[in-house]
Amino acid sequence: MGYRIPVHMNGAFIYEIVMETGFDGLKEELKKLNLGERKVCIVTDSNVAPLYLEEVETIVSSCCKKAEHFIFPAGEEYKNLDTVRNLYETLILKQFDRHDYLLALGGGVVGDLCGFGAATYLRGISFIQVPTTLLSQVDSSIGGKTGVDFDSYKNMVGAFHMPKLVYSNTAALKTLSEEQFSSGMGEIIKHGLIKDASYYQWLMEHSSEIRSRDLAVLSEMVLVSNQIKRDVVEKDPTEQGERALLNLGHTLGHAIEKLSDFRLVHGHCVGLGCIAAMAISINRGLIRSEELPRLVSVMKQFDMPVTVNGLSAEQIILTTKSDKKMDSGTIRFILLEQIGKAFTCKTVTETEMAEALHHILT
Ligand SMILES: NC(=O)c1ccc[n+]([C@@H]2O[C@H](COP(=O)([O-])OP(=O)(O)OC[C@H]3O[C@@H](n4cnc5c(N)ncnc54)[C@H](O)[C@@H]3O)[C@@H](O)[C@H]2O)c1
Ligand SMILES: O=C(O)C(=O)C[C@@H](O)[C@H](O)[C@H](O)COP(=O)(O)O
Ligand SMILES: [Zn+2]
Repeated sequence: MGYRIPVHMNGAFIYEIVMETGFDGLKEELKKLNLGERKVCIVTDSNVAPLYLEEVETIVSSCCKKAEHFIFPAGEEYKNLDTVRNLYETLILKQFDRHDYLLALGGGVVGDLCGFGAATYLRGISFIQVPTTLLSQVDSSIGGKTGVDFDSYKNMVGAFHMPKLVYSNTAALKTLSEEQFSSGMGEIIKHGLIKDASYYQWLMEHSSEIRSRDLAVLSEMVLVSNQIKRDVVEKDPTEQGERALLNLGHTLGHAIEKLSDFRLVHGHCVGLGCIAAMAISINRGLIRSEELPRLVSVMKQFDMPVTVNGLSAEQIILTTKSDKKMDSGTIRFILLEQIGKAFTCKTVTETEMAEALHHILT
């Protein structure tokens, strides 16, 4: 059930995405990086540490000069510069130099923060992604977008910094909460909507195996999502065009995430944003109106929220305007021209957004 996917950029091999059911294979992969003279600091959070740190640290210690760890409190509210500062302090205290490595063990919060620490400490050191949530295995560990939130604005400070290896252990998904598992489905549904209608259909047809976390079906799903994301980031590593399509659902989704004070998880906000983006696409006559109830039904199959209460359309639109999806005063939106085909649009009006938001606001 394992697989490996190489990632190339500008024609050169950059790193491999390796997927296994267990951490055993990590040792072989680390050996290939020749870490014998290097220190490695495992960056993880307070929920993942008790579950997997000991096992991973034992493996890492056997492949490098010295393994250290940095644990921060779990949660999006800790994906910020204060935590990065604490990480820098640890690295300085442990005398990490330019040749040493960081290893992100955890979900997208850990991966984004650790990657940003690696991108900036000593002007850039190497890092490895060991994603442990569904969302991070299918999306955030791939492509080198790293960063942290600033004043609760999502990913306001960041850098593109590619990992040296992505190692996903799908067996780690067994310990994930239902809420976090269904959050990952938000990005997965997004992958189908922007790039692959047959994958979108496949998700609906395999919802019961996916929900019961059947390892063979999960592996297949992680593989397809990895290939979709890999293909996009290979073509456009620094988001000059095509990569922006991965932002479907994020324009309004990020605003909803911020306004909920991060009580709503990222993937669920992306799902809500996808409903709104689809509603705009339908209103513009781009796709058939039956697609909206179909999307709502897929999201419900995966226990995702399809409405949100306590927020107003005005608040969400205002927050979107202070987010970074602005381009010379215009909001950058991703719309669908058909299922499996997305495009960037800079002409979506506030009236269109407000109308679309009525589908999800209660
Ligand atoms: N860089 C990118 O390309 C990219 C892409 C998508 C999302 N993101 C970012 O990723 C973040 C969301 O990531 P996430 O959904 O992984 O959230 P997360 O990192 O907060 O993890 C979710 C929760 O699950 C816990 N957890 C992690 N692995 C576990 C496991 N195996 N078993 C039990 N509990 C586990 C964590 O401690 C946390 O409490 C957001 O900040 C989002 O902006 C980045
Ligand atoms: O990899 C990308 O590119 C993405 O946009 C993936 C998104 O799922 C992810 O949430 C990303 O962090 C959003 O980036 P942002 O630049 O819109 O903050
Ligand atoms: Zn996302």
